[in-house]
Amino acid sequence: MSGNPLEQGEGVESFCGRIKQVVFHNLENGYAVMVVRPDEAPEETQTVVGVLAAPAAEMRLCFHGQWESNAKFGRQFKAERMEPLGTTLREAIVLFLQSGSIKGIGKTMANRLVERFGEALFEVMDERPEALLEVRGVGKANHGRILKNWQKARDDAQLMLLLYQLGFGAALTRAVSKCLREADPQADPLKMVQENPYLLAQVRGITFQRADAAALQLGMQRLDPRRIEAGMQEILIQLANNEGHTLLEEPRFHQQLTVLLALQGHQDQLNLVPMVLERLDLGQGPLVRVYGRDGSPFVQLTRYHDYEKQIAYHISRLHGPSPIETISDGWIERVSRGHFSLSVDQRQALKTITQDKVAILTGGPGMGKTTITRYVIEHAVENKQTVKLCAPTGRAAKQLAEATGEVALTIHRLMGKGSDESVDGQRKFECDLLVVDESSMMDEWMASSLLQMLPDHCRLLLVGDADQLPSVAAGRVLQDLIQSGVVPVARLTEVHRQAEGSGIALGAVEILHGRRPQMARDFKFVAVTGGMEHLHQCANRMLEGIDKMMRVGGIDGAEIQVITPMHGTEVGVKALNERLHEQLNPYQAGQEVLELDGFAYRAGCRIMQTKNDYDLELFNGDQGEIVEISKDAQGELQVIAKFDEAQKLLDREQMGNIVPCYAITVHKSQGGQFNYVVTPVVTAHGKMLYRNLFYTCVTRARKGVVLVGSYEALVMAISYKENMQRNTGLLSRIEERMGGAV
Ligand SMILES: Nc1ncnc2c1ncn2[C@@H]1O[C@H](COP(=O)(O)OP(=O)(O)OP(=O)(O)O)[C@@H](O)[C@H]1O
Repeated sequence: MSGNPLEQGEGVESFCGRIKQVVFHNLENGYAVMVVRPDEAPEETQTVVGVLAAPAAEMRLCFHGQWESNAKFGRQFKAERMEPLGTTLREAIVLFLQSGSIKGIGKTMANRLVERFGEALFEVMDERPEALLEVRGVGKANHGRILKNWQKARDDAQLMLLLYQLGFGAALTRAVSKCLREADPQADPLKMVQENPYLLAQVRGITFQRADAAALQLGMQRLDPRRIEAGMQEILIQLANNEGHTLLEEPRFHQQLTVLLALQGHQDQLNLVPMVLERLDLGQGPLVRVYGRDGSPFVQLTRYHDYEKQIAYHISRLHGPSPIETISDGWIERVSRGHFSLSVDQRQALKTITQDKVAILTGGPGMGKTTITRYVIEHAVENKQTVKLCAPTGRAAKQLAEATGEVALTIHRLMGKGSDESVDGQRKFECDLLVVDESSMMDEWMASSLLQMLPDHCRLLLVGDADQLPSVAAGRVLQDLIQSGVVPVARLTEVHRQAEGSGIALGAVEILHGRRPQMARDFKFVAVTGGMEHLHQCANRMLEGIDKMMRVGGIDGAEIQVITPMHGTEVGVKALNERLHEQLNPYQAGQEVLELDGFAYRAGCRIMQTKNDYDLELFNGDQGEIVEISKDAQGELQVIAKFDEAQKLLDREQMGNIVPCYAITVHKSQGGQFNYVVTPVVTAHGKMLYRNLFYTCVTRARKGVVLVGSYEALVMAISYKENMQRNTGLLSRIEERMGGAV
């Protein structure tokens, strides 16, 4: 291609095309590398680079700049400016009809109708419908049907035309319509988009950048306060999703907004941000301005502010002297008779956590959290109290039930909810003590929803390991509550699993202190050397090791969990799942195979649910195994899978929430326990080698840990103490409510 210039002059060339892929986008400075299909030659692709505003796949743009030859990357277009382009109304009508929106009108008919009536087509269908009969292919038989189907489709037509004009494809156009109608069945979705194009970003598959481009196409000014506010929201959403912070210092907005909204050079933007922030003081809308303990201003999404206020309020409402007698030495002596005697810190813990209605029990693996929880339950039951047990994930709840012999539910299930929407504040649990295990995984939404369901008289015991990774979603509730000092915290420090010869628990303590763990019968390190070949060798040694554990050690493959910090690399989740699938569950002739996201599922495959599905009663993190893949009456593949003892029938769509789980990430392993954990420790995992992540990984194992990799990487994983601090407003909210110890 010669550059497909639409216009040329003064050294500036221009061409238009659709972004196929955004290869790289630096959020700090806006530099982007994109693969673009030029309009003139859509079968070709060209690389476009430059500091550009908000690029996103599927966007159609006009690029202005120069072609250049890069020594390393070859010929590419260096764009100095780009403008989003839409589709004409006429083209949009064709796209609308061609997508099958009006049943009875196919592709050929669509072209004929638009050729004949152009942009006036819909007006003709409404006002002179008989005119359609002039078009070849429309006869008496199908005329009535077309008009009837038009009546059904017309509600959405204007919205869809607008979206097509903005350059969206058929699938996204339908998704927008569905999403907006669900959000507000009474409202007109066309008006919603026109008034606030940033609503588009709520639709899965549409990024903020794409919605922003649509807003600009619809005529929104770059410095429109609505755009500034939407940009601020986006920054906070990304901050919460990617880093777990629930607020951001005001001065940092200026720099981040300038990049996100491509406001470089717009001097006025410096005045606009304070102007938008001033409005926030009214406390209305999706953003609020809050102040830190030293008076410094922060901006926060209103929903996190609400969660934090709620948590602070409920902690202050619930906490106070326990209504039942504090556990005494005498009681401990009596109940522990015949069992091992509790250590000094365990006895103290029992007293501490029964003195207040709200208390925290924390400690590392094998230090006795479950043991102490069992004592607390027994004490409550003796005092005729009703006890409920729960945990943030299905796996953690199951383990709690097994360890205590009591019923334990996920927090979602306990709240009796089918969705992540806010809870009806009127409903309360009927119980006198609620125990939440693995509470380090509890995020702010979960905590605020749960706490508001506790009746005033109810006691709350949060059990968890504060050194584990914090919750996946934003916040650090357990750590904040511990730091606040407003509720008693019992901290266990002594490993007791040692009595049973556990090198895992001891190793975990060493890791937390930044020391290299002692290798033991159940804590092994397999050193792999080998330069460039290192990752490949490492993967091989992991697979050989697993094979040996099964053949020689007689361990069932299902007891072994590979945990790795990353998705990519030869020792990442993706590659290891493929190799383990081949090794542990090889293809057998004649087996049905379901290909999804490049993975060939077949009977015997280990799988994991990645979302809560209340209809199927499957929860994020539940692991199972495919029993059979077969065809249903329509010839569609369906999967029968076993999760614990329950069999579930999953269709292709439901399989979209399933991933193979021979290997999982450390984040996905949180709250789970596995008999054996095999994990790679390689320098290639770079910034994922940090202490709390490594600690979380190792402490998932009950019976054995096998680390495979290099000493250098092991030292990195232990030495590097990643800053786990997340910025939240919870401490300030607690201080406002309860003052004192914060
Ligand atoms: N004081 C003690 N003396 C002897 N053994 C103990 C003592 N306390 C706990 N144990 C034993 O140590 C093991 C670990 O205890 P427990 O399961 O309560 O710890 P945990 O903190 O819940 O561990 P994890 O977080 O790994 O589940 C158990 O087998 C338990 O019976």
